Amino acid sequence: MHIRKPPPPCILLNNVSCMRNAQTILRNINVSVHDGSALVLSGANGSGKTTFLRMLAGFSRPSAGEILWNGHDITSPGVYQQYKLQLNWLSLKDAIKSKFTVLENVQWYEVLEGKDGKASLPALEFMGLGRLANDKPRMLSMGQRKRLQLARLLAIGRPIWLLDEPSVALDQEGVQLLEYIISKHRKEGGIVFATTHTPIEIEDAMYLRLPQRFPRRKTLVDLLD
Ligand SMILES: Nc1ncnc2c1ncn2[C@@H]1O[C@H](COP(=O)(O)OP(=O)(O)OP(=O)(O)O)[C@@H](O)[C@H]1O
Repeated sequence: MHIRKPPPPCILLNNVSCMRNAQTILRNINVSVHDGSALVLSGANGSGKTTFLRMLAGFSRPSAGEILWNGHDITSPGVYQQYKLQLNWLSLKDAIKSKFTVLENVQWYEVLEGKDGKASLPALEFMGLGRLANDKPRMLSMGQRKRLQLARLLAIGRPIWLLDEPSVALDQEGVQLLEYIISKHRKEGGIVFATTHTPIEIEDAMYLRLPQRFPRRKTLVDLLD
């Protein structure tokens, strides 16, 4: 009888540690993520959530262990050239260009992707920014800027989303839209890594809470208790 092997995880972190500035920020992380999965990272300020995403993006190298994408080490140059084309990174720095209109700020990325730019307006409309498409981004509120970043995710359409605090500044409807697009992306086989301090509803997600790095000192909050 032929027994089918389960597929290897798309992304595997094998005993990964990461140092920054001569300090170990992440220690012995083991995670395996298959197509269609989500991993939600939580933890105190400074616990290493952004560092985790930076490592997945290839901006920081593991100081020990390995990160495998479909079985290949992402730090090997030939692999990284392919791997980075799978990634869509949403960070707190929104990379919105003030000289471009709202629409151009999405289209620019879509065209860089080799696409015709036609997905940008529908993506903005979906995120509730259609009527602001021809305005300059200085007209946008913080939450609207975050919606613009999410419209980029939709228009570019890469499979692995690295989302650093995607719900920050979003109103309730914005969070629902975020949850919806994450769910849709996963149904299409995409992978989502998201850091958060606030609950986001992601069905069947894996959760990883990073430990506090230093013994916690008393803060004003403790003194008020
Ligand atoms: N550019 C840097 N160089 C060296 N160390 C850094 C750098 N940026 C951050 N760190 C350190 O790395 C540690 C983890 O930071 P990181 O930004 O990953 O935490 P985080 O969990 O995302 O925090 P937050 O919840 O505040 O966003 C912190 O102790 C921080 O001081």
